[in-house]
Amino acid sequence: MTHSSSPRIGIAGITGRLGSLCAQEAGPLLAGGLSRHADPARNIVTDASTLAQSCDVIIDVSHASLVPHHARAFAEAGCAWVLGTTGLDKTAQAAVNDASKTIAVLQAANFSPALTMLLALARELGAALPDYDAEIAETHHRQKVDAPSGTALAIGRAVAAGRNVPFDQVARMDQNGKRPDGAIGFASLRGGQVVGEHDLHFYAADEDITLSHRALDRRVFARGALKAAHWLAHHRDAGLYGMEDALRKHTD
Ligand SMILES: NC(=O)C1=CN([C@@H]2O[C@H](COP(=O)(O)OP(=O)(O)OC[C@H]3O[C@@H](n4cnc5c(N)ncnc54)[C@H](OP(=O)(O)O)[C@@H]3O)[C@@H](O)[C@H]2O)C=CC1
Ligand SMILES: O=C(O)C1=N[C@H](C(=O)O)C[C@H](O)C1
Repeated sequence: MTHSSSPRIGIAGITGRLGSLCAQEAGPLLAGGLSRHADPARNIVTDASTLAQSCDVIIDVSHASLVPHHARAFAEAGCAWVLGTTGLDKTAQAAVNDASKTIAVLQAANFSPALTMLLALARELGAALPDYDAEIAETHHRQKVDAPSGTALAIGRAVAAGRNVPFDQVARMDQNGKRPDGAIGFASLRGGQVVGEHDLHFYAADEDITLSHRALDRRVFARGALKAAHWLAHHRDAGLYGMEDALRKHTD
């Protein structure tokens, strides 16, 4: 458990599109960063344990392949972990869950406040419209490596939770073949510099409804990540938290 009003913040993936914005938002609280290329002048190191030892909390917006290693390094150092990286496989997610038994971990596929609210609405509509076909469409910039986006998957999980059904049994990533009753479908587009668009559709024979979110500026994620880091670094016990926790309680 950490107690600090001025936490020392590290950024894993500090050279990336989001990591560089997080570093700007952190300002004087930035303690250093993690990259495959060291830069001593900016306190950028290549070793996760070294960074963790000099930080109270690390914002991780790097690459899914690094997650199991980060989980061990941050847990050993007792450093809180804000994890925004998406595209995790089951092994990586298990490593996150394990680390959260030792340190405070806030995992969020999307740090936007409005998108976090959309997840609650998705759950509510999923429960209220159990017979409607749920389809999730997402569009991102051409550099994105994972599909569907982590946010699309989180929206799908929220709908499944509202319906009280196991997500893995109802999720349909493939566009081929008929959609079975109760399916939650996914579709992805990639192109240009689209920051992040998500639409959740519920279709019936005689009506449909859509929840839409557009991220217009990547800074919305960076600001959210900093909010999460402050919330987590202040006084959180070991455990696995979500963005909704940081937003609900950010005034306490
Ligand atoms: N939770 C949220 O709100 C958001 C989450 N994201 C997620 O954050 C992650 C990063 O996104 P983004 O900043 O756009 O990505 P970038 O590719 O721009 O940045 C990722 C950084 O990770 C480092 N890296 C380490 N290992 C690898 C590897 N094997 N392959 C590629 N990069 C590697 C690279 O730095 P170096 O070369 O210096 O090692 C790179 O700059 C993604 O998973 C994305 O989905 C993105 C936006 C919002
Ligand atoms: O890679 C991105 O850019 C984004 N990734 C996150 C995701 O996979 O959901 C969040 C946001 O949509 C931008």
